Amino acid sequence: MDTRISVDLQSYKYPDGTVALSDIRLAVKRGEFTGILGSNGSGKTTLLKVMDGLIKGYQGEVLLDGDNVLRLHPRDIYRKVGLVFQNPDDQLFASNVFEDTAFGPRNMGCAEAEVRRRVEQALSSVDMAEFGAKGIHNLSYGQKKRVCIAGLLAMGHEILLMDEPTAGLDPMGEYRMMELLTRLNKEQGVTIVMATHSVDLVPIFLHQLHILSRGKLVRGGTPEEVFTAPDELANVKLRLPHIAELIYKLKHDEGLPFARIPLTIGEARREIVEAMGK
Ligand SMILES: Nc1ncnc2c1ncn2[C@@H]1O[C@H](COP(=O)(O)OP(=O)(O)OP(=O)(O)O)[C@@H](O)[C@H]1O
Repeated sequence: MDTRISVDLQSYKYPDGTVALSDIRLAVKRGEFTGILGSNGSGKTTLLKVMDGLIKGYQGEVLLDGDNVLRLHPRDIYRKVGLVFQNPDDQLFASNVFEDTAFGPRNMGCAEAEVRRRVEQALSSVDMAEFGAKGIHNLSYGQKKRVCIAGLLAMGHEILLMDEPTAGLDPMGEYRMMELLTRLNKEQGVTIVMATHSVDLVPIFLHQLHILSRGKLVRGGTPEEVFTAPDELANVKLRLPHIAELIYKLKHDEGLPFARIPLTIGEARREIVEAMGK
């Protein structure tokens, strides 16, 4: 897999003197579904904005397909990379769903027939095909989030940077959002980087994880590699997924012979059946 985004950043300080990021080294490979996991204020949004070229003035280098983002024209960044804000009301502005989704392709100079084709395809990708004529202000929060993603897909973005895509959604909405992102990743080959603190969803869906704490990367790897030491996670104000926490307690407090700490219900079931057979 080739690297699409690489970050080698010594530090970034906001104008008021807050050092929001330091010593960040990571690579996002083509086709990966990557998570940036961290507690409130750990620097996730800042890191996404650095990757999208919205934040400049840092010490270090960020490359997009090998080109320094600070030397690229914004148009060349936005052709490939789209950032979905945490709050959809910061992103949506047109009167209805069709018009909002059409804004990007029209701005790119697409002919009206092509705009229609892209909008219909994008809305269908996010299960909002029936909502083209609906007023933005009449959508539910979760529907607004989907329309934000459609707007970027309609521009043909190959890389989506998602800031807390599940924040504010009910449990089923969270799950459906993760399924949508998984589908875009698997079926349409969209590379996704998602900022989150939803530890329970992460191991079910993500390939790679980077843990941020106070602006620094403290751990990285697959969910299995990252979710091993509850104490370390507690130090960065995170925890194991609930199911892993339960098995960890049974193993350590009750001395049950679990070989490993499972991260999903399916894995836990296998471990329990095996442990009971011993
Ligand atoms: N415009 C700004 N000016 C000054 N400091 C800022 C600005 N934006 C963010 N910060 C600070 O930078 C740090 C990282 O903020 P950031 O929003 O990147 O964190 P986050 O991990 O996305 O948080 P959350 O999970 O709460 O959304 C915080 O200490 C925050 O107060």
